[in-house]
Amino acid sequence: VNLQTSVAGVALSSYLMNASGPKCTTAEELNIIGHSQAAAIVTKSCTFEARQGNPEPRYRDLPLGSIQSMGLPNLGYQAYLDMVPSLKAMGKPVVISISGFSIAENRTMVTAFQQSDADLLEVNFSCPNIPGKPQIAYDFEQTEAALSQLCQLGDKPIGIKLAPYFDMSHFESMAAIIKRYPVKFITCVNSIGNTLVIDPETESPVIKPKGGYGGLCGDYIKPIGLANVRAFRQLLGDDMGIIGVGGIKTGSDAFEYLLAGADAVQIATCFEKEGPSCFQRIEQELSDFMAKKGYQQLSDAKGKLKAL
Ligand SMILES: C=Cc1c(C(=O)O)[nH]c(=O)[nH]c1=O
Repeated sequence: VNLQTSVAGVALSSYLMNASGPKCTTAEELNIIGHSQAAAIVTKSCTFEARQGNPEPRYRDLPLGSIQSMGLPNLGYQAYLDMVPSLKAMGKPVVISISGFSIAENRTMVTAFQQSDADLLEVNFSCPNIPGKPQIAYDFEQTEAALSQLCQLGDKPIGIKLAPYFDMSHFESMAAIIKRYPVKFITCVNSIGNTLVIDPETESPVIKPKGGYGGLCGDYIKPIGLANVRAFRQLLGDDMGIIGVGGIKTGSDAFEYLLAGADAVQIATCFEKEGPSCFQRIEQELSDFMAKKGYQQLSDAKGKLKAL
């Protein structure tokens, strides 16, 4: 089955890539992604200065995924700017994730990457793990203010990484704002922020930052990711690039996101746990799954979730 696709006019050799977050902070980690079957190289969200991130333990594997409050550890945006040429040399699109602490910081970083050879800029509006910093995506006025400053800084497509929404009125409010700006793609969803996992033996949380509150990832959040992709596809129409993420670990998971309307998908927790072989495995499973149903290409099934 032909799994070629595109997001915001950038051609992708297949439907799957890594998600910003796991195993994409250092040049070595990004090289591994570049040499894997992943269709693009997506970087860890970068900040103006390098960061150590939150105190440990800040990550915990769970039976159906993980909880983490990494606190945006990264090398600082200049380091990723410097890496772009070597990442591009691996022959696949480079997606830079940007997560500044203010509109001014995001403006500076977006402007810098607009002058680089990066292909897509994914501005993260949804980091849930910085103590005292609310997620921009949950503040519609902040979102509007940010988009008014970040979308006209160059001709590289700008996308936003969204937090999960849980109310139809929020899907509608967010879609109305997005439609007012030249946002070329959205990535749905980030982890579910501020969840709490307790260990009844130690009678304490399983991670240290923020009293144990962290982002929930993996199987737990697939139904939320699917709902967000479907809602925004219906509200934003076919021209918006939509990247689905959340709980994908098999070909049929990826197919579910296709039915919901995703143009491409990102793999986070499964990549964290399984390593780079997950991309080839899931891609093969998706191809086999679609072939069995008689589909030849992604557009045969994209957005075609049937009514019951
Ligand atoms: C960019 C910071 C993020 C982090 C983090 O670095 O803690 N974790 C998430 O689940 N989502 C994020 O967006």
